[in-house]
Amino acid sequence: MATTPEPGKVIPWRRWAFASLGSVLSNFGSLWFLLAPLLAAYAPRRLFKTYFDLFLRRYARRLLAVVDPYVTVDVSEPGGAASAHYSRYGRVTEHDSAYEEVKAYLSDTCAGEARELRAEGAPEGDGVVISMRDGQDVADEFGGATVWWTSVVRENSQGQQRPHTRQCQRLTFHQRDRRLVVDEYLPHVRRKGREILFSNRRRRLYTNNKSGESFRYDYKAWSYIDFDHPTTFDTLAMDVAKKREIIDDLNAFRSNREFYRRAGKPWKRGYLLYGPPGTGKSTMIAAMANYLDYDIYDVELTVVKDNNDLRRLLIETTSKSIIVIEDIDCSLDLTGDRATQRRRRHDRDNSNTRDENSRRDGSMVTLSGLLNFIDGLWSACGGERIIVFTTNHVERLDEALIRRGRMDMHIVMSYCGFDAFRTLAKNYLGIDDHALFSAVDEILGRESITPADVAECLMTAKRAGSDEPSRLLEIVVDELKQRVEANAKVKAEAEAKAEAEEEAEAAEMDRDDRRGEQNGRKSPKI
Ligand SMILES: Nc1ncnc2c1ncn2[C@@H]1O[C@H](COP(=O)(O)OP(=O)(O)OP(=O)(O)O)[C@@H](O)[C@H]1O
Ligand SMILES: [Mg+2]
Repeated sequence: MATTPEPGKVIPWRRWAFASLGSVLSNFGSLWFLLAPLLAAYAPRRLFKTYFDLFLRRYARRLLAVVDPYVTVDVSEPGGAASAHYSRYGRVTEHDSAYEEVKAYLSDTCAGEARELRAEGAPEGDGVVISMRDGQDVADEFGGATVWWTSVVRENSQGQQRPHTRQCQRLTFHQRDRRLVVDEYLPHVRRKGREILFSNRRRRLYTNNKSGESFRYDYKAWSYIDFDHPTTFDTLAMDVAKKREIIDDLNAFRSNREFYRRAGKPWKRGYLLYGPPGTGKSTMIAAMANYLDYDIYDVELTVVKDNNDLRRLLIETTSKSIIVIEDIDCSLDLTGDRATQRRRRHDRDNSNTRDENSRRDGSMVTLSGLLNFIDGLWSACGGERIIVFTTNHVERLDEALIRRGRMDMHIVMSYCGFDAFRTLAKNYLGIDDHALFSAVDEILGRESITPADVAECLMTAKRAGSDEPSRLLEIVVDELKQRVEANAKVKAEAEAKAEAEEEAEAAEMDRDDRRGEQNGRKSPKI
């Protein structure tokens, strides 16, 4: 019954509010009475579920935590409706690559324990990826904690007409290891997984596209092909101690991630490879890429429009890569052939800025742009990168470009020595040692022959089709002698030509200077 305040009597507002509510409810009381059975008939499951979700589960969890202190985290295959879900205590945010990384980690680290496996074709190449079959579980140790991985299939039917299944890797661990697992173990798993995925994929050789076409909607800064160069450090012909030094340097670079971070240095290293043509500079880059499992970005500076484009190119490189600028002296207009170099030196006398001099027809990349490319922006790119310059004329390069810190290691690739010959003889003829090696050693000690020339001689011997090592090496010795003669002839001719050009150039410059002086004398003084 509704309560109305007696006239003239002031009632406390709270009592009045309750009384009013009571009156409203009592008016609707009969309606509730009718609705209740209907609700009970049609929505018991929903009511129960809501109730269960809101209250029971919360208490059940608390109860469960006392008897079962284990936590599970699911890392699901991407592509499902839900991008994140709870699993008992663990909340998993789905990341596109996380599932693949975890799977790669498990296939490499733990699958050895599992008895029932599944093989799938690798995304690239002919290999297969081995993973655990559903329901299989393996244990893993990390920082004194034991964790378990299980491969499960989750059915995801919520809000979808057709239920669909998703594979997921379920991680179970003790509640007390929660911080360790979340902060250290899972990042470790992803990092390792990424490394495994990376090493399973084919190496790539990228080349930069002409930057003038960047207006096109489908423009890509880099194009790539699979990098399938067979050279390794085993087949690279050079002095054994020098080779060891380079390999040690690469190992130190690769394994010193933490050192670079602590020292506040960008994780990069520069190598300058210099030496005459055919001494293996490009071959060395291939050996480095194969050794480190890195991609190669071969920068063709002449098609880079300007410094901005150069910077953009760098941003688009990935970590674990070798960025190569071959024949840097020719690319950067620090040199050319001798005659043009003279002309440029002459031009330089009339112009003062270093940048002006570094410009090249068609490309506005300057030396300072390149220096920024190496250390300025480079530092912000993090990642594990190596930069390699090659040149035939180290003396022509600007000091700033090759100073330590930019080009950390200067490697001279020189003429073929005896160590290098042994490697080549093994590569091409399968011969480790022979009495005739001393004859070859004698020629190599006396003459400057490039490994490329020696390789050609060995190919000629190989083509002779003999299986007899003595016969093969006799051919090699003959070939080397002929090559020495041919090289001497070519060298003499080239020197004579260069001298003639130099003289002609000097005469022309003298004429220019004299003409300039005369013009200067004629021009009136202001
Ligand atoms: N050190 C080496 N070890 C193995 N093979 C070599 C070596 N040097 C040269 N060769 C052989 O000679 C060929 C040419 O070598 P490469 O292209 O590496 O020389 P380069 O120093 O880069 O020459 P350039 O200065 O003209 O670019 C290679 O394909 C390889 O077969
Ligand atoms: Mg080369």
